[in-house]
Formats: sequence, C-alpha cells, structure tokens
Amino acid sequence: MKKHINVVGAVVVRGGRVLCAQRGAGALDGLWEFPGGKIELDETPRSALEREIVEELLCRVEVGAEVATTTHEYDFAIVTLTTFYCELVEGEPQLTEHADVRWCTPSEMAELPWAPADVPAVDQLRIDLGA
Ligand SMILES: Nc1nc2c([nH]c(=O)n2[C@H]2C[C@H](O)[C@@H](COP(=O)(O)OP(=O)(O)OP(=O)(O)O)O2)c(=O)[nH]1
Repeated sequence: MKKHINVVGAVVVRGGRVLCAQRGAGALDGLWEFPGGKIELDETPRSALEREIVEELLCRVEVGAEVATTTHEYDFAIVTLTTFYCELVEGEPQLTEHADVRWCTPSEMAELPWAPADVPAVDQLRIDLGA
C-alpha cells in the first residue's frame, strides 16, 4: 500500500505577491510549491509549518488562516497538503534547499508549473487575492 503523508505549505503574502518556491533535485524536480514539509508525530500543522520555515528559509512566520486542503496521489505516495496564509515576522526568506524562490502576483503564479497537489490552492489564491 502507498504511504500517506501529511504536508503543510506556507502562503506568505506581501504587497499582493506570494512567495513561490521551486523544488530542487529529487521527487517533483523543478516543480513549484509552497515552502513547508511533512508534519512530524508530535506537531500540529501550524507548529510544523513554523519549524519548516525556520529550517528552509531561515526566517520566521506567524501562521494564519487555512487556504486549502487537498489530497493527491503521486506514484511515490499519497500526499495531503494543507496550506496556510503566513505573515513574515522576522528576517527575509533565504534560498537554502530550493532551486529558486520568487514573489509572484496571482496571475504570474498561474503561469508556473506547480506540483499537482498545489493546484487547488493556487486557484483559491487567485480568487482571494484577485487575478
Ligand atoms: N513542502 C511542500 N511539499 C509539497 C507541496 N506540494 C506537494 O505535492 N508536496 C510534496 C512533495 C514531497 O513529496 C512532500 C513534502 O515533503 P518534503 O518537503 O519533506 O519533501 P522532500 O522530498 O524534500 O522530503 P524528504 O522525503 O527528502 O525528507 O509533499 C508543497 O506545496 N510544499
């Protein structure tokens, strides 16, 4: 049976733009995603996201309302992705494990090749933030 993993992603918005990250080598190589990662056993979704952002982007966010929850079956696993609006509260995002990070308008976001699990969240953001 395929493993099921619970993942959280940060939708960091500033001045109408959203922080988008491109995956490096490995699964879903080169596709775009929201920074974040797997929820560990002792964590809530929000505490996992705070930790992941410190580890990946070397800055701190405050986690707000949920954007979307979706489940997608990949060939390697079934992923349930929950995205949350986040506010940057300390530092600037730094590129560490991603191939690229960009601040995109909702219409620029729609042009990027996203990891399939992220597409409903990207659509929701275009509604919330305006295309
Ligand atoms: N962080 C993140 N992961 C996503 C998104 N969309 C999506 O399908 N995923 C998938 C990719 C990974 O299989 C999984 C997240 O785990 P991760 O970020 O720890 O991924 P990874 O491949 O670097 O992890 P690892 O197994 O090497 O530890 O969820 C997203 O928007 N953000």
